[in-house]
Amino acid sequence: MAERGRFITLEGGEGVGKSTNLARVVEWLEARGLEVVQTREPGGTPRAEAIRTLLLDPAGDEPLDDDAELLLVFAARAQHLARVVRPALERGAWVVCDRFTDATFAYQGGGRGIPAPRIAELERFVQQGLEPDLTLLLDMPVEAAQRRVAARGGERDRFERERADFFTAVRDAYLARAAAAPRRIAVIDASRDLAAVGEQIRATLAERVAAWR
Ligand SMILES: Nc1ncnc2c1ncn2[C@@H]1O[C@H](COP(=O)(O)OP(=O)(O)OP(=O)(O)O)[C@@H](O)[C@H]1O
Ligand SMILES: Cc1cn([C@H]2C[C@H](O)[C@@H](COP(=O)(O)O)O2)c(=O)[nH]c1=O
Repeated sequence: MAERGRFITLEGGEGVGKSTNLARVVEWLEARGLEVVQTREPGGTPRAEAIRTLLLDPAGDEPLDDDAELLLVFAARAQHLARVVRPALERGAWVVCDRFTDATFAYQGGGRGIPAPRIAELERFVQQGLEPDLTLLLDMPVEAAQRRVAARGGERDRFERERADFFTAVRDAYLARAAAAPRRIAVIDASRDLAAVGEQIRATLAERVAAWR
């Protein structure tokens, strides 16, 4: 039987550079001969992507209830885990995912104010003990990240339209999780230029991957 693959996630607020750096993480792993599955949450399968559309769509005059939002996030996650993440890990592939459950604790927990024990209950039910082997938390001040989002352009989704204090609460929740799980969550200073951020990510990967072998 193949050795189980590793599960790496990228986390952080809006515009911190997750998508930009995810591609580099994938390249780094593939250059070492690993099979890598690149995916994202919410999403990663057609049905989970349909839930993503529902979550991100700013249109409509019916506000989305916070508990409904939380359950949709976990419904998409259950589908993604069953169809993509678990099968990949079981065949020995490495999974690199743009956001996972730390985002739920940060956005629905920190941002919306849903109590962490309620989120943890769903986490246990849906994940059955599965958690990332390594999480790269890209961290930078909210105002600077917002400037990057503005410079990137395009229409803002339902989350990107939130106010600055929402994103401050999201950032604080992410940092609290990193402080509570320093062996799993590596904080990357995302405020620096791309080369410096890339270098810190590469060094972190090299150190962690060596420790797993
Ligand atoms: N270190 C950096 N320095 C300057 N600009 C950057 C840096 N990293 C990313 N960017 C730019 O900032 C913008 C946001 O980056 P990116 O889309 O990768 O962030 P993200 O975290 O995936 O955002 P979102 O959460 O909104 O999807 C992009 O235009 C990207 O080119
Ligand atoms: C996994 C997850 C995501 N979200 C939010 C966070 C973002 O605003 C969007 C996803 O879009 P992006 O392109 O990755 O920025 O969804 C959330 O609120 N809760 C979650 O668990």
